[in-house]
Amino acid sequence: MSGYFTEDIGAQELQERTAVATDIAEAVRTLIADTVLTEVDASAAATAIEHIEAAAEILRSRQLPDDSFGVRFNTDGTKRTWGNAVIGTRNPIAPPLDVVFDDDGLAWAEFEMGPAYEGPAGLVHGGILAAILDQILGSAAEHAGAPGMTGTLTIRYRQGTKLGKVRAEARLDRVEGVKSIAVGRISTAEGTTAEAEGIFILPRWARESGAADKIRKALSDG
Ligand SMILES: CCCCCCCCCCCC(=O)SCCNC(=O)CCNC(=O)[C@H](O)C(C)(C)COP(=O)(O)OP(=O)(O)OC[C@H]1O[C@@H](n2cnc3c(N)ncnc32)[C@H](O)[C@@H]1OP(=O)(O)O
Repeated sequence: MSGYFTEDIGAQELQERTAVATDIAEAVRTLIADTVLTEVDASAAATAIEHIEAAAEILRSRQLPDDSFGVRFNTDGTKRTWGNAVIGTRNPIAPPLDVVFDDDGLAWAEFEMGPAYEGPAGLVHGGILAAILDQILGSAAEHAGAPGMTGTLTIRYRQGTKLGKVRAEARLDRVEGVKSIAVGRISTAEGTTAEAEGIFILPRWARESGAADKIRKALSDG
């Protein structure tokens, strides 16, 4: 099971690491939006690039040995998926979604979709919406105790999703053997913009290694 780790990080250190990760990711997220919108000339851009490269060098001075963050289970029962492209605390590409799990099984998140996520003019890219739906449906299934990898994701885009405040929600609909079927939607102030159904399959390697129990027990903190 490569890419999965077990760690023993104390509460205070975890809090500090979370703050650092959140701050760096947010700064880079802002940088991405600024990059999309900037109209500076070549000389100003060259200066900006020098600063960006200097910042990158600082970040590279101490890094994980692998090419991915992976999934990191902590001894306190939490798990970190900070590299995740949708919920990753340390991933500036992620909006990120801070998923809330209600007692009735609804998983939901409200977040901002800025200029970095544009597809059609002023609207969120359909592939980005697919990623968000994939994640929130998968998270709902996982939180309900029926985790799996996406086998099939079906999306119906009903109307454009305007950049700005967006809500995503999902719930586990049913379990059929190793398949968990989750349903969900994206909405804005204008109502539902996309609906999805996903089939999440507990992969053979997880069925055979007992990893599924570990994943079921760990609470994700993004
Ligand atoms: C634990 C991690 C948690 C991780 C939890 C994380 C939640 C995060 C959400 C983010 C989700 C992602 O991005 S996941 C990343 C994107 N997805 C992937 O990379 C998946 C790539 N595909 C695969 O790894 C594999 O094809 C699987 C796991 C989907 C299936 O492989 P398998 O486990 O060997 O399946 P197999 O025994 O043949 O079939 C089992 C049952 O599933 C059905 N089935 C097989 N493939 C499909 C399919 N694509 N769509 C529908 N149904 C399918 C079969 O008919 C069978 O039904 P029956 O006879 O039993 O009726």
